[in-house]
Amino acid sequence: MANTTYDAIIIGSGQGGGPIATDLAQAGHKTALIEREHVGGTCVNVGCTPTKTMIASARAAYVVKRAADFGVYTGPVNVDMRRVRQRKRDIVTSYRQSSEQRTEQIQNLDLLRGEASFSGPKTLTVRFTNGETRQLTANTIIIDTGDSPAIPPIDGLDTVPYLDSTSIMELDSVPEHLVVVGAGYVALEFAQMFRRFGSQVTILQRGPQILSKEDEDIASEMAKILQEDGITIRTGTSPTHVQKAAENTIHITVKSEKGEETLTASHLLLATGRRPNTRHLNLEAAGIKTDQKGYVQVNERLETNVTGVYAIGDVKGGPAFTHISYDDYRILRANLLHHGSATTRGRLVPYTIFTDPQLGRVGLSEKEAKAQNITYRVARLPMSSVSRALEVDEPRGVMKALIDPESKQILGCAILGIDGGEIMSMIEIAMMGKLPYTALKDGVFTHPTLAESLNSLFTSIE
Ligand SMILES: Cc1cc2nc3c(=O)[nH]c(=O)nc-3n(C[C@H](O)[C@H](O)[C@H](O)COP(=O)(O)OP(=O)(O)OC[C@H]3O[C@@H](n4cnc5c(N)ncnc54)[C@H](O)[C@@H]3O)c2cc1C
Ligand SMILES: NC(=O)c1ccc[n+]([C@@H]2O[C@H](COP(=O)([O-])OP(=O)(O)OC[C@H]3O[C@@H](n4cnc5c(N)ncnc54)[C@H](O)[C@@H]3O)[C@@H](O)[C@H]2O)c1
Repeated sequence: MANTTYDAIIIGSGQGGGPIATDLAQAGHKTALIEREHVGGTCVNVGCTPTKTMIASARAAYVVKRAADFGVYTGPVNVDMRRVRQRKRDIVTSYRQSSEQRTEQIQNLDLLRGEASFSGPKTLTVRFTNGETRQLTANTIIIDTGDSPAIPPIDGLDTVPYLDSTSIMELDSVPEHLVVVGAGYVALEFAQMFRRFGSQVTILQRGPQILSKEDEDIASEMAKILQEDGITIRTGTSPTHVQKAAENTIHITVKSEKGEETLTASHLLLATGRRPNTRHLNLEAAGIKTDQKGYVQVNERLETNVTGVYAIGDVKGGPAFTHISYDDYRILRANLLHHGSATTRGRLVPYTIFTDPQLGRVGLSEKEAKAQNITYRVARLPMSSVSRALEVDEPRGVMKALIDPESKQILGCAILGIDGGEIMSMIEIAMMGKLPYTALKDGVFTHPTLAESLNSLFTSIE
């Protein structure tokens, strides 16, 4: 088998892998980037880009249906899933191609289309898409292989045509009744999207609340919004058995404290989390340690237990967000190319759930503050008190922020409201600058923007 020696090899062209491969190559290192499927990884191909593109179509349907609320009258609203899907495919293809073209033009960088697995601590075997194999060696190896949908152990699952977050975006018609298992990010974004396209939607959540990691008041406000949109939410409910019934019909037996019953669905979406793409990597051959779930273990410098081997993004256990994988890239760039000592320590992990309204979150939740015995005060403002939200008739949701009473700094926030991700980011900037909340309480912001609501949010503490 041919053997090629590189200075650095990156496995996976995700949100961190592509940029670090580019920077290493541009700094003169002979670099290989190995990708078994599409350049750009999950975010571009089956994650953020396609979902947010389809959410935009769903929002268009919602706004048109609500036109009469604004005194505007239209005819019947029809959703053409083939057109929705084509718009999604076009945007994904254009992002993917520009990423591919950029990568192919970089000097010192070989983009190898195949699947990598370790054959020793610093040696990889690549199986190319045409079946050929090649051995590669490098002193620096970076694992950025991401994760994939996890399939829960439900009896009968192998006999029904279930969907995951990738295959649901390829549907060419609107499901009649979509049953969604799980109530996290993927579940809520798709549940609302398909409700707006016209499906009947039922969410099954085994725990007592949707968004189990969030504060109970925020999760129940989100549940209220989704229920207003016509989505059925069944908490404390788990599917135990599924069975194909007539054509396009799936029987789902569920268990709750009320006992067992059978639901009839046309489509079943499994949105129960993800599992790391480490199964094909043969990490044992390199002695690289993983945790019990198979995620690669790293320290705060993103180093594995094998010197010179790093892991970034979702495959190291996340947090599973594009901007975190990208920040992992910044850490490796600083340490590998600029003699830095960057770490993950103390970094803020913001995120936004792109339901409508969005939930933007950063820093401590009230649940976490209580668990860690941290003293805090709460600022709270219903979106129905925000002029801008009322004027555009989007007054659903609530803003909540936690304050340190000593330093007056902001500890965290949950903004469930129109453009919640953007308002959360404004608060995040204040946290980055260690501003006291009073700077936002008394800051002069344009009227009537959403930003000016920060005056009222932080006044509510006093
Ligand atoms: C439906 C959905 C919506 C999402 N929406 C958002 C969002 O709005 N905002 C957000 O921040 N995050 C979102 N995420 C999460 C985000 O997509 C991921 O956190 C991010 O893409 C992780 O990037 P990564 O660098 O870890 O690797 P990935 O982007 O997962 O890339 C890994 C790459 O490695 C390749 N690979 C795997 N194994 C091998 C191998 N053995 N050899 C060669 N190549 C291999 C894969 O083909 C893949 O291309 C979403 C995820 C999903 C599923
Ligand atoms: N907007 C965003 O940033 C965005 C959007 C989508 C996905 N993501 C990322 O992708 C990751 C995966 O999303 P997700 O929604 O699949 O995972 P998640 O961890 O957010 O939610 C998983 C859900 O499945 C339930 N569940 C788990 N196992 C189950 C089982 N065996 N039976 C029944 N229910 C079960 C959990 O209670 C939970 O409600 C997220 O952690 C997030 O980081 C981010």
